[in-house]
Amino acid sequence: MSDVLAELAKVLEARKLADPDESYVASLHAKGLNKILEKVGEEATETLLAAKDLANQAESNKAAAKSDLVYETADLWFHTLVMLSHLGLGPEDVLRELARRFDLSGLVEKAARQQHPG
Ligand SMILES: N=c1c2ncn([C@@H]3O[C@H](COP(=O)(O)OP(=O)(O)OP(=O)(O)O)[C@@H](O)[C@H]3O)c2ncn1[C@@H]1O[C@H](COP(=O)(O)O)[C@@H](O)[C@H]1O
Repeated sequence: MSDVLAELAKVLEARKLADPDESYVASLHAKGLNKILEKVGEEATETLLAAKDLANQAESNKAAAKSDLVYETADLWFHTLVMLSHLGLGPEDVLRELARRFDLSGLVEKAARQQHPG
């Protein structure tokens, strides 16, 4: 797993026991799953707006919009990691699933899913 994701996962685990007044992550856990999901939804919306904005910029003007999209995607990844952590999962679980899909064409995988739904 990427060092950054592994390190962040450790910090997120530790923050489950932290004081909500001193830790943003602990404050999200204290507010509960619905608040965490609300943040994931907000960050997903901000990410897609940033992607559309980047696509609409002239070539000479894309640098700032690229930075914005990276920033929003980091917020989205971060909040999805908090969601996974809240539910007893971590980035290693998602990376394992992505690794399992190596060499599996997305179209072949989709056809297999349609033959065996669920
Ligand atoms: N990577 C992040 C990270 N990315 C984004 N954020 C926070 O996520 C929030 C999202 O931004 P918003 O503008 O939507 O937040 P807001 O308006 O304050 O939030 P709401 O009032 O809407 O809930 C901001 O407060 C950001 O600071 C993060 N907070 C923490 N981390 C990591 O988590 C670690 C633990 O953080 P603490 O728990 O705060 O110590 C940190 O050391 C970082 O490594």
